[in-house]
Amino acid sequence: MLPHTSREEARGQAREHAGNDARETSGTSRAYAASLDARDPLAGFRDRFRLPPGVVYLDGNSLGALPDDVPAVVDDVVHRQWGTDLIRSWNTHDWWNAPTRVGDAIAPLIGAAPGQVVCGDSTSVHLFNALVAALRARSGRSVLLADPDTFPTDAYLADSAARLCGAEVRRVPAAEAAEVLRAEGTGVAVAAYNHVDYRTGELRDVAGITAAAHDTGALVLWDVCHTVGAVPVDADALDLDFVVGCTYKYLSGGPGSPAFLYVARRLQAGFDPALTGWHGHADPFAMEPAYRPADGIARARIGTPPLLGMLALEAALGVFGEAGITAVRAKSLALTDLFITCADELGLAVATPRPHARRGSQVAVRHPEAHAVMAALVDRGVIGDVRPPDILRFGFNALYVSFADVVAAAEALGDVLASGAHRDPKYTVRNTVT
Ligand SMILES: Cc1ncc(COP(=O)(O)O)c(C=O)c1O
Ligand SMILES: Nc1c(O)cccc1C(=O)C[C@H](N)C(=O)O
Repeated sequence: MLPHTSREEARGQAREHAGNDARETSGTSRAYAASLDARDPLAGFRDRFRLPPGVVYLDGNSLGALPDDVPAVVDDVVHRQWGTDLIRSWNTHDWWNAPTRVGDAIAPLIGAAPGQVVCGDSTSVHLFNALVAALRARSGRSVLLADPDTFPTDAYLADSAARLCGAEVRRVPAAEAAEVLRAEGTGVAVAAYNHVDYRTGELRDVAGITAAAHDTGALVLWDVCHTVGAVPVDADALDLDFVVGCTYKYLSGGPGSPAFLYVARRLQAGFDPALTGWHGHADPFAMEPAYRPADGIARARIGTPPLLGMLALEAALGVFGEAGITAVRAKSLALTDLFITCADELGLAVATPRPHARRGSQVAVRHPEAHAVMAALVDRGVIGDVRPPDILRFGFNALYVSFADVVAAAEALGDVLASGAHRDPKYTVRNTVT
């Protein structure tokens, strides 16, 4: 099919090709989407989020939509807990234990038993801390195996952690990591990979890479920013060592909401991170002159946590716990299947792998004028984003994206491309940061 055919033209071609009326069987009609929505067991969760009318929101993989439970909690935290109860809230509202309490609320979403997840700080900070802890835990080894396609902050921090610890970063694509780990023998200290490629949406083989690393005695660190809340992460079952993730994407914790770190229980006693802040001390209010680590996951705490964000996140998590990750994953795959079918009909180059086992919860489409196309789409109320050099990203949060949204987004994309609306000069000048 030609690259920029309109959606109706593309459908016509598909019908001719199939030799029948494919409108229903092609499964991309509005009626078909409505029938899927009518049968969707998660459909009721959409009302638990506040989305502006007329918007199809496909950027929840960057900033999740606002859960309905959050504003009242934030109001209470600001006016009562902070405004009235003041410093007493560290005790009366148990602010002090929020990092481990919220960590335990995140734990089931990554397949972790309680006592192994701490919340607070950013993904970047936890990544750095855990990478240094991993390199120190394998100090006889000198290689930090890293993902060449990783999100930039992971790459920058891997370089810095390696420099600090006298290690060398070796960048090996995820598809080759298991083989390289086996070939390297005992050289690798830690393998640090993203669960999903943030550009293409490719899902990595966590079990295979982790097993290969463990066979040689290396540790693993998985960045699950693009999967937590959308794809199951089996931290305990797969024997993962460290897991970091953010909470402002699929978990809808809010802009800048704190990240989390999982440290497997068996590694906690030896956890020796770069940043040994006073909240991770065994007895913080003894104000001792020297650092003495707390027991358990509390030693992964650093400094004063961002409580407004953390308590907003805590309120947001309820809805994810109720829905259950298995149902979320099933719907997410159905949504991305449908969008891929639509993109195929439009003749677009889909960069996201098609097998379910290799796909996260986003669909990436390549287009040479990606930025302008997305700007025109956003003006039509369909919000996704772009990543260089040519990727249009569409993220699907199963709790608030409907099948009707998928078809509406594809129709808008088809209209933009067929009309050439993206060539309007107002779209060709790049003036946004995200
Ligand atoms: C895979 C990945 N890691 C890390 C980050 C960001 O980390 P931070 O929240 O510290 O900016 C992102 C997104 O911003 C990401 O997609
Ligand atoms: N973390 C972000 C930010 O601080 C500003 C704007 C966007 C983001 C994102 O989350 C980007 C996202 N991680 C990505 O995959 O590109």
